[in-house]
Amino acid sequence: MHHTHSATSSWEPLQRRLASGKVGILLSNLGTPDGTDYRSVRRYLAEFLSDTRVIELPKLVWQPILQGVVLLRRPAVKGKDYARIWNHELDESPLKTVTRSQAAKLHAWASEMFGEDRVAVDWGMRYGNPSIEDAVKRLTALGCDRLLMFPLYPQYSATTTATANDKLFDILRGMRNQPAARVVPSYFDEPAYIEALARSVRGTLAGLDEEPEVVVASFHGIPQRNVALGDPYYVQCQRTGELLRDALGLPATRFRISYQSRFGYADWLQPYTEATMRELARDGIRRIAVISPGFAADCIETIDEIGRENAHYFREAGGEAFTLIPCLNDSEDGMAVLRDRVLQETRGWL
Ligand SMILES: C=CC1=C(C)c2cc3[nH]c(cc4nc(cc5[nH]c(cc1n2)c(C)c5CCC(=O)O)C(CCC(=O)O)=C4C)c(C)c3C=C
Ligand SMILES: [Fe+2]
Ligand SMILES: [Fe+2]
Repeated sequence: MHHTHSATSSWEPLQRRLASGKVGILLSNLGTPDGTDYRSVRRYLAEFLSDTRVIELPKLVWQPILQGVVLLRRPAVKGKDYARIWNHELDESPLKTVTRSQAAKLHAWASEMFGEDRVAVDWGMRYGNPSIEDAVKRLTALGCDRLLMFPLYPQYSATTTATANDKLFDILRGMRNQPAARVVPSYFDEPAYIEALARSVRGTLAGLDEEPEVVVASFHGIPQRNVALGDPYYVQCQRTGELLRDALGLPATRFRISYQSRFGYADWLQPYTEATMRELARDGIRRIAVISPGFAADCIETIDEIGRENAHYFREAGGEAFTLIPCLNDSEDGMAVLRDRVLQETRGWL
């Protein structure tokens, strides 16, 4: 039999690949170093802090500072902190372990719910590994022609949510046959999220001998300037805090909102968590519990910065009992929040 060596006939196998309608769900979090050694942490910080969505200074001003003082000292200091929280069993940072498990559990549920052939789930980090790009490649290779990008940040910030979405669309820019794409919006006031947080607080407090006098909700800070320029992050954090306080039925005197992880010398969102710890203790508060509603997964900022550093500030100023409330992570309540978002945002697709 003779082959017709025309271009169109060799296209046939390609042309037969019609739209599948298979949906790929892509969970994305911030990212974390591959190891606790100087070079690994340096590589991670260099990528993260070179992102102009994160540090909004002209390159010519910021890069010399970053390549100089910041990347000279910080990788060693932070490497020690990462070593304290490291998952030695899997030799990786907890943020990876939790995100992988969230993806696996979501996959099990989605396959059951919609059918194995209709949906795939993967995960990718904005900085470092595994990358968003590899996740997109795997999902499209599986036949997904629709992508649901799910940045795991309950409160929107350009420094986190927008840069994750930028990365996705940069990757799509390089593809001839792009999947259709949707992005999960921030979910700072979603009832399922607020209820999950409230249950998590109640659950932790139920296991304590004495109830804390004050519950503190600590969010990751951003520069005040970003808010002045239009970032909705602050109002979304404040709203989450108020809704959580209402859900817990706590009076204003027993609930505080604060902002952690200040980086650099500019004014960041206030009150600072560190100052709040000292102030509460000085005011005679002896027992507190701290929750970090802005983190979908425990990481260096919650386990080490809140659970160790800020616990120390509280005790140093006279506090006695400090309770760290874990993030929602891959808990049943945490997964209920993710499932609720996926159900809502895949409407018309699944
Ligand atoms: C949850 C929301 C987050 C916002 C908003 C955010 C803004 C922001 N962060 C930095 C600088 C650093 N953040 C670091 C770690 C880190 N940050 C978030 C989340 C938000 N950041 C997470 C989940 C993590 C943990 C990563 C992990 O590996 O566990 C770090 C690295 C650690 C360190 O060196 O302190 C830096 C640096 C800025 C500048 C910023 C807004 C402008
Ligand atoms: Fe951060
Ligand atoms: Fe920090």
